[in-house]
Amino acid sequence: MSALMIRDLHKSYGGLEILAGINLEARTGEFVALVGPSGCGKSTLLAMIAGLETVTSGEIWIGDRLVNSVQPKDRDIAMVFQSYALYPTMTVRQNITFGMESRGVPKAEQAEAVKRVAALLQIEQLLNRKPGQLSGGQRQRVAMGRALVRDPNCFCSTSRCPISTPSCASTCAPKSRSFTIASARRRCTSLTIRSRR
Ligand SMILES: Nc1ncnc2c1ncn2[C@@H]1O[C@H](COP(=O)(O)OP(=O)(O)OP(=O)(O)O)[C@@H](O)[C@H]1O
Repeated sequence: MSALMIRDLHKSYGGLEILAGINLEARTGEFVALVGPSGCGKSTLLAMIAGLETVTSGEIWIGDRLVNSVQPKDRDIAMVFQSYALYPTMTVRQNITFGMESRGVPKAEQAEAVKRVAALLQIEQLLNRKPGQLSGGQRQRVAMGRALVRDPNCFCSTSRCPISTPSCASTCAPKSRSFTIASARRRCTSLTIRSRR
């Protein structure tokens, strides 16, 4: 079974069709990069997968569940926005643990999760800094860390992937919008959405 399956997905804003019949399948552990010109609908597609944008027609399946009408909070999807949306007064560590803290996750478990994502994203040395003391790419990695500690079903990022490996780099354009399905990456596929303008 695919972790994510999209069937004949359409999206229109008013009379303007943005996405016309997207089909996509991704298995657990698979990394998919969406590549296309500015304004062609990459972020819109991710927002529909996350449930932040309505579907005009077509189907989105996560595992064996049709999620078209499922609330975003019930989809188990983590999303990283282009603006990163970090809390400026909190340290990197506090930004990453904020969600776990709110859910009452034990401190030892929080520390273990921070250690895991900080190592993955190579931000161990930045944990006590605040977002204003980071470069753009470092902020992006912190935003990804905050999403990854949730260990979500599906991870969507509307920004360039900063953790790409040499094998990913062969298929992902350097400035592609990308998303990974689960946190373990095994193979890469790229899907190009052509501009309809
Ligand atoms: N709420 C909205 N109402 C009307 N049009 C919208 C809305 N949101 C996005 N659009 C339009 O939909 C199209 C797709 O936008 P989207 O943000 O998905 O593009 P993108 O491929 O992610 O672009 P970029 O690479 O520049 O971030 C654009 O032409 C945009 O202007």
